[in-house]
Amino acid sequence: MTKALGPGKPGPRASSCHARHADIPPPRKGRPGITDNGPVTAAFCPLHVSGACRSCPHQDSPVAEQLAAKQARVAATLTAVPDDAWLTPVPSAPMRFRNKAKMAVSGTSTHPVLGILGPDGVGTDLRDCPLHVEEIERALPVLARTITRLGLEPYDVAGRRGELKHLLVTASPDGDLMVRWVLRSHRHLPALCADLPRLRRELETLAVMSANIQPVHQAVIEGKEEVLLTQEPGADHVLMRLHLPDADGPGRELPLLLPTRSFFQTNTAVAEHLYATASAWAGDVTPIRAGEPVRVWDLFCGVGGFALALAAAGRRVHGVEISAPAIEGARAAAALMGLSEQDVSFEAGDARVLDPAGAQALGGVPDLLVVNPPRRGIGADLAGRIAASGIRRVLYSSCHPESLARDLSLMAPLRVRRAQVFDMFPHTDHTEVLVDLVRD
Ligand SMILES: C[S@@+](CC[C@H](N)C(=O)[O-])C[C@H]1O[C@@H](n2cnc3c(N)ncnc32)[C@H](O)[C@@H]1O
Repeated sequence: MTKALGPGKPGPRASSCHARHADIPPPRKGRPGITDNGPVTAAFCPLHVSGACRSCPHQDSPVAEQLAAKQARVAATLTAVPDDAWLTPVPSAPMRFRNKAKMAVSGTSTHPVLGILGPDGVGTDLRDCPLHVEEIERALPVLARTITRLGLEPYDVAGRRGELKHLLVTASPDGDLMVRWVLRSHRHLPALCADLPRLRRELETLAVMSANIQPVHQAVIEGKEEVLLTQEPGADHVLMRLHLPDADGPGRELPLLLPTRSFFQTNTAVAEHLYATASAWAGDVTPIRAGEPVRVWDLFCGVGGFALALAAAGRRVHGVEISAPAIEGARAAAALMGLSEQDVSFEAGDARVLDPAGAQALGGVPDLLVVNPPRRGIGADLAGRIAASGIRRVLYSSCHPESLARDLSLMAPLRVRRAQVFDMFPHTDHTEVLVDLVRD
């Protein structure tokens, strides 16, 4: 449920928000890539060194060593991948790669703490976390001052008092910001609305602001209700303008649209490599019926990263995703790219119940299936149907090698031809893996 609320007057960014989508301006120069901000050879974060934050357990090791260890761990987990199928891992910049900050808010409205909560309920302030892109680092102190100005009392978990639970801030590659206030109730919405013009003067690239209402006392960060505070046309999503690299050419643009409450890969530069690699690997897929376009399904498609990269390269793609806002974003991005419903279609629904062999309305078994599920994987039922469907190629992108290993064991007719680690989450044990499966 997304409602609009606010003073009803378009703010100063109204026309520019709208214009960005009609004609896309050239990309910002100097945006960070996967090898930018240099090799890091020792821990660089004072909170890691002091032990106050344990989010980056491997920060003491040089990034090349971390990645080699990660590759070895993933290879040991994925026994279905032959040794010679592994390609060189794709590294990440060691710092300034995170496009999203998920800050638990604690302390008081006069002295808010933006960061993580310890088991004792005491917060550690991470507003200077060097993993965040610079736009986020610049925005967090401004948002902390807004908390004080408006008297937004942080939620006290133990006492079950207070209003402000989390601040969720996303920065686009062009520096546009999406700010979401996770609140216990509607109480402070009028004050946030009234303050919006001032906040926009202080945060000039603020494109989207919303309140997420999370009334229940639960560990779940977000609630079901989202109230949009920026109301002008186009101010309900940010343009995530990706640039897909190409080994032989200048690369190409992939303009994705991110509404509130939608998943987006947190490491923009590594996501660009992931989508570009999937698109390149799909290059040798041939259609079952000669002369027809290659037909692709992208399951768990989010806002359409894989689907739109493949559709832009001439494949006919159908994306399925459970989040209706994400599907709206994917459809709008397709229109922005000039792709028709025939080129790429999207459906809000449960991908786990689909049967690639039974979808006659979509032209029967697709030539290529892309799956990128949440951590728990695609599950035994969908894996079994894929195995039985006769589908000849599958690209499986996973953020959890353990569930990928289990799913691969259930799709035995499909053999791993190649696999690659993408260091989406440096300094941690987490990783993204893309595997290319073929039916012998
Ligand atoms: C790891 S994200 C991948 C999104 C997208 N492929 C991308 O690259 O941004 C997994 C996605 O699966 C969606 N999802 C979760 N359960 C689902 C289900 N049962 N059916 C369809 N989509 C689901 C989530 O909303 C999320 O967008």
